[in-house]
Amino acid sequence: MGVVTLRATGLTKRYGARTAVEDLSFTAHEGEIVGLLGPNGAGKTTTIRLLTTILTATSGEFTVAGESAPAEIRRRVGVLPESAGYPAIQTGREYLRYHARLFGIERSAAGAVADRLLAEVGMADRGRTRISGYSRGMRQRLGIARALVNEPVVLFLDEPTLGLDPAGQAQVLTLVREVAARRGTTVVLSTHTLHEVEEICTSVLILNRGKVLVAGTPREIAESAGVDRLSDAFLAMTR
Ligand SMILES: Nc1ncnc2c1ncn2[C@@H]1O[C@H](COP(=O)(O)OP(=O)(O)OP(=O)(O)O)[C@@H](O)[C@H]1O
Repeated sequence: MGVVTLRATGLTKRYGARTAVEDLSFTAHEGEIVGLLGPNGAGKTTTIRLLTTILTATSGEFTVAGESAPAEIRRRVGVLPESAGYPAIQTGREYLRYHARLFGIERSAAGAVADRLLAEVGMADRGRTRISGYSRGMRQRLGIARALVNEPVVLFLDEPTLGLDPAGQAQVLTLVREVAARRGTTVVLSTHTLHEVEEICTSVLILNRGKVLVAGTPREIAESAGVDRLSDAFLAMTR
């Protein structure tokens, strides 16, 4: 199935008596798109924060590209957080150049990196206009471009299509699929939207109250629940 990029074992996060994520174990490979699916409070955001080293696990461990040290992991992941903020007065290109510089890319090369990323996310023609004029969908695509600045092995997207209109959703999903296919990046995305999981995810973890209820391909999950569609399986499991 290709190279293992992410491996989590028994990952647990507790806040006092509350367990946000409990005993999470899974493996992801190059080019895979893993969907984290679950109702509010299931632990999706906490999982992403753990795997991007923003939070420290109470117990358990994980590796990204075989690395377990947080500084090494940070170099190898990209993340689009749930509600990313943008400097309104910058242009998309300035924003990406700045982040390229933060990752140690030379001043002379940072502009070319920004241009390449803008083209990759379908915004080559808008890079020199201010972010304040961007639609929500464009901001999300800019955020994905920013998350790709360090050529991550694993890209985490927290509800990337939340609040987008159907055209914006389709653009983001197409982009995610292209990033995984073209770059071989592993994508881990959280969502409430079942149809987008069915559409683009190669594997799914259904979480509820911090625990993995079931994991597999969308088809496997539906078949094991004896239903035709993942959405029916999900509703039956989390009801
Ligand atoms: N800093 C915190 N302190 C205490 N409890 C927390 C904290 N962060 C998260 N939790 C709890 O952990 C659980 C999981 O939260 P999390 O935000 O990971 O869920 P989620 O699946 O991302 O939900 P949503 O779909 O609403 O974004 C929830 O019960 C939440 O209240």
